[in-house]
Amino acid sequence: MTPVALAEGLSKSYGKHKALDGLSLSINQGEVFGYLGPNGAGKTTTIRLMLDLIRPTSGRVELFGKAPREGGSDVRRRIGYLPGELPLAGRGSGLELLEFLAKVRGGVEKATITSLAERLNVDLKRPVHNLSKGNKQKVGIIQAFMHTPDLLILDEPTTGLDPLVQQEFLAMVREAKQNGQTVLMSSHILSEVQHVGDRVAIIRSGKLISVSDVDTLLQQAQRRVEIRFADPVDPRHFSALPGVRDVNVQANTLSCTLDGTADALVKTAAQHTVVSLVCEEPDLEEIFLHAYAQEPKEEMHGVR
Ligand SMILES: Nc1ncnc2c1ncn2[C@@H]1O[C@H](COP(=O)(O)OP(=O)(O)OP(=O)(O)O)[C@@H](O)[C@H]1O
Repeated sequence: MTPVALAEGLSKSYGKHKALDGLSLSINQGEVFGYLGPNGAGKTTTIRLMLDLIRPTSGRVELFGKAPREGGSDVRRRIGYLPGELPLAGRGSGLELLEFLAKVRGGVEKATITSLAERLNVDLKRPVHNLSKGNKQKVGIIQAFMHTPDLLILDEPTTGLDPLVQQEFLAMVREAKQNGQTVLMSSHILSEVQHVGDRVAIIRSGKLISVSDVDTLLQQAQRRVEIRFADPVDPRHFSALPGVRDVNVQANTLSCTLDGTADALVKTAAQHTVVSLVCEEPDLEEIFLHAYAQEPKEEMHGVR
């Protein structure tokens, strides 16, 4: 199947500085693709190149199987774009702005706009230049989603949103996915991508470090396990198991670190009477902080 978005050997230099260096990736229809990296890694540069807002130094981009120039306004209408910095300066109200943009995109029901505004809790009667940063961001999210685009490109979408609104936004991303829409979402907040993303790419200093399946990453992750038995157990039976480390037995409770699947551990535990079992959910944050731990300190700024 033709990827919805494709980059091949994509590079962008500003003078001697390589903002993006030979990026190749493809995003498939219906997936939520998280694009992660610390500040200055090249996320916005990638997005602007994909949208043909800036030109590459080398390499190429395709959206829906076409070079941006070939696609023209047909392709632009199939995209919902939330820029990292949204310039909302006009005297008009949020609703006026959104109705104008709706016309440009071929028409959107007013009820769709107002229902998105209710979900995100933003007053569209107020002039946009008076809105707080968070409320401007909400208007930006509405304009990206309102025409049900085939591809949503969202640059740091949760910036400035309070936690409740962030949850609502993530629900909107999940619904878009269920609807068959494709989402490319940049972030330096790992946990939000973990909850909605299918795959995640990590970029650092303009270079792609990895592209991974979120589920696979989580399966490979380490997690702490605590099992309480009805009777004492021999720690040696557990420390020899594959993927099991740091076994500690206190009274009838065994705790350990588990790498990978829990199968061998669960089967061995099941030979005893298990009173309770707690297995901590790993998160991507831990995995990535582990990966970043190998890097010089300044590379870690902005990763949380
Ligand atoms: N117009 C420009 N002129 C010169 N350098 C630029 C320009 N735009 C971006 N850069 C540089 O390119 C690098 C990548 O920037 P980019 O904005 O793509 O990073 P980012 O990953 O989006 O970071 P952030 O999370 O801070 O938005 C940075 O070092 C930045 O300073």
